[in-house]
Amino acid sequence: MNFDNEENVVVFKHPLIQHKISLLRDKATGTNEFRKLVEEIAMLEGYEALADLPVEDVEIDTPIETCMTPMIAGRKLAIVPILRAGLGMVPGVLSLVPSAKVGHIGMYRDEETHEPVPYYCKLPHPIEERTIVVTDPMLATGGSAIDAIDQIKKTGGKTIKFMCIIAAPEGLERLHKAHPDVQIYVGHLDRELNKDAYICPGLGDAGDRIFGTK
Ligand SMILES: O=P(O)(O)OC[C@H]1O[C@H](OP(=O)(O)OP(=O)(O)O)[C@H](O)[C@@H]1O
Ligand SMILES: O=c1cc[nH]c(=O)[nH]1
Ligand SMILES: [Mg+2]
Repeated sequence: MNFDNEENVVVFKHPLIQHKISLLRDKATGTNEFRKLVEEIAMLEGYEALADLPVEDVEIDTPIETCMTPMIAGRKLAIVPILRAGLGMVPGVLSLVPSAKVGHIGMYRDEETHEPVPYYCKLPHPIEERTIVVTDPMLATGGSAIDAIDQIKKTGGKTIKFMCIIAAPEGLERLHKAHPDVQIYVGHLDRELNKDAYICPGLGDAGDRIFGTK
């Protein structure tokens, strides 16, 4: 599938995002810098992903006069990281929309089957009217993202965006087919998955690199 002109799929080309992703890939990049880079990339991606947030004019008194001026309208934001690695992207999005609510979906990939195993779900209520930004740095087979979005839709979520840093073509295609209504934002589209379902060239295990485990 060619994702260049695919509706609801954005693969970023911005040099700042590409530069920071290259630094993330480097196995010599330590936990502290890795965390900062994930946060910065999430902020840069979030700026673009939130470009269609609805605004409405409100009345504001400036020191000079009263004017009508745009502010983010009604439908507010919820950020929903897929634990653990998705947590690393939350501060970057929160720096743009500090009043956003934050839900959590706990999920890990079984090492043998590569299937997602859900272990936690707490979402802001009511969720129906919110724009929901799901974060996870890695979209590999797509199983975790599809399952997380299934859970969000079951609780009533409608307007959903999925933001990742690196995607494999296999996972991107699978997620897009399973949830064609979800807007997907990808920092970089990598080559392929290996036999262990890791992204190549990728950056290794994002959760371990963010939290310094292993
Ligand atoms: O597209 P998939 O094949 O489902 O793989 C991607 C998932 O794998 C990683 O999580 P992991 O299972 O390592 O959990 P962790 O974040 O707790 O380390 C990653 O953060 C995604 O959630
Ligand atoms: O390459 C991969 C695949 C899944 N999860 C990761 O953290 N990295
Ligand atoms: Mg992990």
